[in-house]
Amino acid sequence: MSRRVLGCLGQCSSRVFAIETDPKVDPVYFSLIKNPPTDAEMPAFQEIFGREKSYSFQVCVEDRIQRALLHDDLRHQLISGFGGDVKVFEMSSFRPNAQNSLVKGFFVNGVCGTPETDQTLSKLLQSNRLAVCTYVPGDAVGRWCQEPLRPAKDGAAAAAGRYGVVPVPSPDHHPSALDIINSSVFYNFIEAHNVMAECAHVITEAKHVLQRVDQTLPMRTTDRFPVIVIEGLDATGKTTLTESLKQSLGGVLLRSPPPCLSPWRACFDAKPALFRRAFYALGNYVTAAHISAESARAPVIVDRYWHSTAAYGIGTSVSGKVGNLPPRGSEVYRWPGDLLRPDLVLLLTVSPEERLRRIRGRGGEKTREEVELEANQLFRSKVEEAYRRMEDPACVVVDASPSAAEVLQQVLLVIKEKVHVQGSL
Ligand SMILES: Nc1ncnc2c1ncn2[C@@H]1O[C@H](COP(=O)(O)OP(=O)(O)OP(=O)(O)O)[C@@H](O)[C@H]1O
Ligand SMILES: Nc1ccn([C@H]2C[C@H](O)[C@@H](COP(=O)(O)O)O2)c(=O)n1
Repeated sequence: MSRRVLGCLGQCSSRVFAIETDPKVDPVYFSLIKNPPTDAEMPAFQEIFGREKSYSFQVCVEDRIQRALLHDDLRHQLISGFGGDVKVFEMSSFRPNAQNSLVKGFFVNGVCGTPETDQTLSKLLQSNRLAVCTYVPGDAVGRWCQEPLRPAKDGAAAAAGRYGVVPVPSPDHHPSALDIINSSVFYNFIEAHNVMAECAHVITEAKHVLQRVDQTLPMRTTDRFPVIVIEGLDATGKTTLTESLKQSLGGVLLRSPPPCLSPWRACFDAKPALFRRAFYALGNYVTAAHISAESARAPVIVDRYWHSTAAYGIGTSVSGKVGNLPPRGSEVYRWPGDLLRPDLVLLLTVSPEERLRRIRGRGGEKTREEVELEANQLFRSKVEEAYRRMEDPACVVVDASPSAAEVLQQVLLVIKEKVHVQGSL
């Protein structure tokens, strides 16, 4: 029997549940499920669905720009509307192992049914752009069911069906990894440009970004001096090293995103991932045009480039543990075919303790993601592991814990060994 899948309850939870629906009612999400739940699996149901009332909410509009904005808005409405005692989890439905089948949403647990929560629910139910379901005990002991809700008279909710909920084995690929390509990471210019163009009617800053991008491109390709990219988590010593390398190699120092996009960076840092990632992706293409021009006359050192955009994008979108990342060799770690490829990419690594010591020593402003990185060792591990899995070019890992002078010497040796452009350095 085919069933719609509701999965991935909670940021770190690997529990996957299937909703037993009639394929004719909902032809979108299917999974083949053979085994009924065992007695041992029942407590998980009780723990998840059995605390007061539970609801799931998903934005169901076709347009991806509206969907991303509404999803963000929904999160705020749920957190403020249901109050502090209620838990709001990230949730998603998906087709196991099917790329781009993921529909993100929220699972809200522990709703007590006060006038305030009833009012929030009633308001959300009025929106024809949301799919709202509740979870109720089934006929047999320990059984749970999903009821899709629709608005009824006086703001009340009415069930529009009832489907059994059963636990199913976790799919081979973590569902959050199904939503990376063209949502969290862009693999060509056109895809990122399209997102920026599509959102320009709601985010006016996008028009300015597009103007800058279109002014800078296309890039020139010439015989060129080597291009060396320095990557790593924040405070691993990239700025310190790139400035020294510039001196030592008599090179030009560039960064991505480039300074010409700086006026709009804070705006996009505060936007949902779709827009944030498109911004950084386009920044790489503008930097590529600058690399192309500058490398005609001197070696170019680049402080962050595409590997940063991809590693942060993947590390943010994949929930839970490092093991949930797509495996080594996955297409998500591939270099975009239309982006200027550097000759060498170095990944600076330091221990978490040393990194924190450096951050504290430095002070200054941090992006939302950097604050999250600092707070969340798990997230940091995922970003670093994603860097390590990048391919063609892969990152050459450098231990950046020694003194700045020692790191520079070590890196100069790696460059001598790896960059085979005779007489250019
Ligand atoms: N090898 C080193 N040993 C000790 N301290 C270092 C070393 N390299 C850099 N630092 C210090 O660590 C702090 C962070 O370094 P830096 O700004 O170069 O890192 P970064 O990777 O560019 O950070 P971000 O990505 O956040 O801009 C600075 O205060 C810097 O002086
Ligand atoms: N090419 C780039 C550069 C940066 N980012 C994102 C990833 C982090 O959120 C943040 C870190 O940048 P920093 O503060 O060190 O300048 O910017 C990216 O996605 N792509």
